[in-house]
Amino acid sequence: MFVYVNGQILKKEEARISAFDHGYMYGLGLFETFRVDDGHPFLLDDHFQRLQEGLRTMGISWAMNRDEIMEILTTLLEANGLKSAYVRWNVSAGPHDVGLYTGEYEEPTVIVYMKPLPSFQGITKTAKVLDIRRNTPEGQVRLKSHHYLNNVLAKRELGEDGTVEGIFLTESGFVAEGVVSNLFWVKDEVVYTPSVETGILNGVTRQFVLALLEKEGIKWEAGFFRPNDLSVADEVFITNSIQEVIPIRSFNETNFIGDKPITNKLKLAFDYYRHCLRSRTELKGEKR
Ligand SMILES: C=C(O[C@@H]1C=C(C(=O)O)C=C[C@H]1N)C(=O)O
Ligand SMILES: Cc1ncc(COP(=O)(O)O)c(C=O)c1O
Repeated sequence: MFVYVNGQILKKEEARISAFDHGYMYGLGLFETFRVDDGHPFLLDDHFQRLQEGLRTMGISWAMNRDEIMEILTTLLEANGLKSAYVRWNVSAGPHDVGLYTGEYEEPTVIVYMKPLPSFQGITKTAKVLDIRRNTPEGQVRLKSHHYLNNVLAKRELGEDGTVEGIFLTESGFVAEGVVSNLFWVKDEVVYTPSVETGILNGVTRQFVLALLEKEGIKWEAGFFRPNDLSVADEVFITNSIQEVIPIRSFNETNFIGDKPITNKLKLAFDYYRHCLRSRTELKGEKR
């Protein structure tokens, strides 16, 4: 497997970063995980917009245009003999002296990881509420940062089984998000999802789903909800950039055995758009 590190394509065994990288020393790093299907990186502009906003919060200067990004992706796909891939694009603060630094980081470390993209065709999962609670974001909003211990502890609580997703509650007992996903459910043809004010990551897929619902004229509501609201749902699904829309067949003790018209409609929309869209705003101009 090959990785991109600051302008070079290297065998994974040869990839190195500085021991003084503040991404390592102080957690000052961000990443985006997205899929490439037959060479097309889905919602690339949305991912890089979120990345740029987060980098500004962290005081890390980094800019790359779409052509440069595409060139790296194309070269790395070719090096790895892949047409479709699971991509992790990582930008960290880069090396600096020991001690907290308040200036702008000007020499970030950029690493692009790639691995084969699994198929999620026909996959459903179960979901259960975790004992561990969602921590609060470190700043104003939750960043997709190197600060992932809360998720790792949640994953350890769940164990290896990849067919079950753990659902975090906030300290006050409101439904928040999955270990690596956002959460949605449907009741009486209205789609519900926890508000970003619960402290969740505002997933690129979550935002795309909300844009699709708008386009289809399906009502949705984001807010503060309790686990019991999910127990009476007609459909439940989780989302992330790799797995996209995954139907949930049971939540705690409740099985969802009925039809899943809205989940299915969304899955079909992903099948349709995954090879073409660069951003959710492009959706507005699209005809289906
Ligand atoms: C935590 C990561 O990113 C999330 C993980 C997945 C996945 O493994 O399915 C999908 C989307 C990401 N938001 C990661 O390590 O890549
Ligand atoms: C905690 C958490 N919530 C939500 C998501 C989904 O985000 P996205 O749709 O941007 O992949 C992820 C993916 O990493 C995550 O880790």
